[in-house]
Amino acid sequence: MARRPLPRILSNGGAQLARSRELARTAADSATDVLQPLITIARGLRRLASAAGRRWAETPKDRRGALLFLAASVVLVVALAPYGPLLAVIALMAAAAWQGRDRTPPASEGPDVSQAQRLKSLYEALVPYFSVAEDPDPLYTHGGEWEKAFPAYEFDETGRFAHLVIRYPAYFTDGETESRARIEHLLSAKAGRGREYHFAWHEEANHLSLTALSPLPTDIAAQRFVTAPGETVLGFTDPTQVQRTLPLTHGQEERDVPPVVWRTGVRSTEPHLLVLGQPGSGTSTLLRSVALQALLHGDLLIVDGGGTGEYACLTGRDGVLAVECGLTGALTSLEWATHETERRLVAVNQARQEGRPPPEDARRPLWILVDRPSAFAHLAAADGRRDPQSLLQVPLRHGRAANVTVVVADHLDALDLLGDGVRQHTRARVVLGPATADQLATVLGAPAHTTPVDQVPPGRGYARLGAGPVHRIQVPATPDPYDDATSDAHRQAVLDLLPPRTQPADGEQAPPPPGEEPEPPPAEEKPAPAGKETEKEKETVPAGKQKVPAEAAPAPITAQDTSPATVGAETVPAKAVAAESS
Ligand SMILES: Nc1ncnc2c1ncn2[C@@H]1O[C@H](COP(=O)(O)OP(=O)(O)OP(=O)(O)O)[C@@H](O)[C@H]1O
Repeated sequence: MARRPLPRILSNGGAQLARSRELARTAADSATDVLQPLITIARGLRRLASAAGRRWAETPKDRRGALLFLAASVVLVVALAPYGPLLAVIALMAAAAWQGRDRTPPASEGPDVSQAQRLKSLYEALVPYFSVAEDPDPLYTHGGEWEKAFPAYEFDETGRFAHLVIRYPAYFTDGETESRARIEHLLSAKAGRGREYHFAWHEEANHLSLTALSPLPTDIAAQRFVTAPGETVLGFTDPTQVQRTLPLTHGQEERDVPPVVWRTGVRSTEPHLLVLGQPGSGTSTLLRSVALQALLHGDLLIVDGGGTGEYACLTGRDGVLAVECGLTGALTSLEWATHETERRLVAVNQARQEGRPPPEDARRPLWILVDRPSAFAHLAAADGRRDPQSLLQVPLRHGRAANVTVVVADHLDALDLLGDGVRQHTRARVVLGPATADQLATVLGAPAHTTPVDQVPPGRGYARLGAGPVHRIQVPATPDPYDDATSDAHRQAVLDLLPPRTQPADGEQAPPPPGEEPEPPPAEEKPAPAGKETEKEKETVPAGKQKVPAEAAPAPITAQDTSPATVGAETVPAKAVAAESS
């Protein structure tokens, strides 16, 4: 049966409706213009009537008779006088028009005195930067006209700049980072410190836009973000550079916030992440946030050089292969990670050659989170042992194809202690806490277009994914739930996201820390004999490796032992390190 076309109003109804709305708006505007005198007179008559009413109400009752008599006499005289009624109507209309005139004061054009003073002083401050002696017609000159230099400006309610457009002469070297940085530094000082400003240089038009940025929200707690597998939310940013928003819950409230989303996996162009920051700037918090998101679809290995136990909440959780705080454990785990990456690569290549999809145990994402590797570098050098960073080489180089993602966090001043492998292969970068423009440019590979401020809340910084733009970022609050200083709401938010504890093979379970309910073992799971996997472990541990609880396999291991789970001269508790079985 032939389909009948939709009525035109439905097929291109949007355009028609918009046109009709536009027509109606134009007609209304024209009618308002034509009827303006009538509207004014009507408004005036209403005002006169209400004034008369007020007068009548204010007149004492004993004098109302006299007033009425006076009014009646006037009406009579007017009625009897030649042209009296006509003149009276004209006088009434004139009075009404006068009373009905629009009395709203016209919006003041131009800045007030203090705003003009601010603009003038900023102009004067820019003169040395934007003028040369040879310029015959300088845009900037002492005592010159700021109006020509600042074509647009906006002030906030406190009288500080909210937005400013600055013209500059064509010979200004706006392509040079140092020249730009000098101007940005001056402007952020003159426009008021303590706020962040965004600078947009329009080189073609020779003008610069300065915009004061509102602070990023610091109260977003850890939560399940609406993302696809392979996507990790690093933090939240300004809506200017990110089109996407994520629905977030904040207490009872829901709001949409633009996120910085990092994509990992085989198609990622930035498969590994480097986080740097001043001490206390929130790098461990970001790693915890990444860990909680990673555990949704993958397995996790944590190596903590800080050794402050900030990842204790993850120990023994489903999907967490190990949380290592000591040098020996770090070496053991990272050596295993190297072998696991190689095993996955071989499996993936073999599957490709045979025309099969890669096996499941090579596809499940494996995350290696390394916090403060520089601390281990010192220890290893002192001990004459291998730097654990060198064991990251294979996961960093081949991790993308093997679905292995490496995240490294360290202090900003330890950048030189990071190995070439880490620096070359971590194309996703985050800098947290106070940092100079030079430090930002060095780590991110591009200058930030906002001014860094001295006082920043923890978790605030900049992120850049590959060659993309530099984003201002605020990491969601993901504190250590075992830290006493953590607020109850934030602690609970993190506890809610933690996966259940894995049942150890001998059926024992560590007592849950305060604030957490003990988790009953699943009904179908029975304690397995030592050395055997539980059903759950079979599900969560990729084939080819096996979880070895400390109690089940104390495993005294020496440096001569060459199995992947064994490195180092001293005894290594095997803990939950998964060992490659091949
Ligand atoms: N995004 C955030 N929102 C709220 N508070 C945060 C955030 N990030 C960190 N904090 C708080 O700041 C403090 C320091 O955080 P964290 O331990 O993550 O810093 P760090 O950079 O790892 O420090 P260090 O390297 O010295 O261990 C903690 O009290 C933490 O709760």
